Amino acid sequence: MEIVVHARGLVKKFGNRAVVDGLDLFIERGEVLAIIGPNGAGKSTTLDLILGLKQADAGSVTYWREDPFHQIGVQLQSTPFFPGFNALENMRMFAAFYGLRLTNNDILSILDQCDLREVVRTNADRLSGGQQKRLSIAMTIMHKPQLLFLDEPTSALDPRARREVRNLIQSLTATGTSIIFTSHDMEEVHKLATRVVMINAGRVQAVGTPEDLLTEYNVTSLEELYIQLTED
Ligand SMILES: Nc1ncnc2c1ncn2[C@@H]1O[C@H](COP(=O)(O)OP(=O)(O)OP(=O)(O)O)[C@@H](O)[C@H]1O
Repeated sequence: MEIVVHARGLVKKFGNRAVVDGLDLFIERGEVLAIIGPNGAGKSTTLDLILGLKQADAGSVTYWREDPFHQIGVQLQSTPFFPGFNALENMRMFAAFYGLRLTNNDILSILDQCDLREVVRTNADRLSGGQQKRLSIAMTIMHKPQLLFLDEPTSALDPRARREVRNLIQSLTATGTSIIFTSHDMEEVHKLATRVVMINAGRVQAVGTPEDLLTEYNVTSLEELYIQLTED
């Protein structure tokens, strides 16, 4: 299997405190890797280090190719829409930023894939929470990335919207996209992830497929595992 990203010995300190503390992590092509762990464990900082948005104090990150960034899509927690513009216009502006030559039909088919066809003319800031998440994912897949980073893609969504985003993620993996996502919803992690990395206090505390983790820790759910591993 081809390794798409390999982070080795990452360290990030804020003042004297290492919030990422010698962390190793990799993702293979086609995997859906879930990063889980308590609030403040260092998950977002780890993603930032991997993406080069923050500079590591130690360690290295290698990608499957030398210039990976045209092949990467990133959805961070806040959604950067242009207020006052509809979904289609937002997509067009993002396409221009990426330097992509997409026709209206290309963009409409991506919006279709994200189940947003009905709301293409609706102002982005009037879309429901689930539609906004799907629009932000639509923006990250416009350039057909091989690797996607999704930071809590289903947080604060109702069950139906959550399921829609989950279906979208599953349809992307069916096309071979590798996905790294963070989530606090253990049931969802179990449904989506092919492999799970549990981070606690800036270190990897457990790693494996959901089934392997349940067996290894003798638990019946990832939630139980999470509670067990985060007990004082
Ligand atoms: N710029 C910064 N300066 C100082 N401390 C920071 C900075 N950014 C993050 N931290 C601290 O680093 C720790 C890890 O934060 P991080 O956002 O990576 O956690 P997380 O695991 O993503 O949490 P959550 O689940 O709440 O999103 C936290 O204690 C946070 O307060």
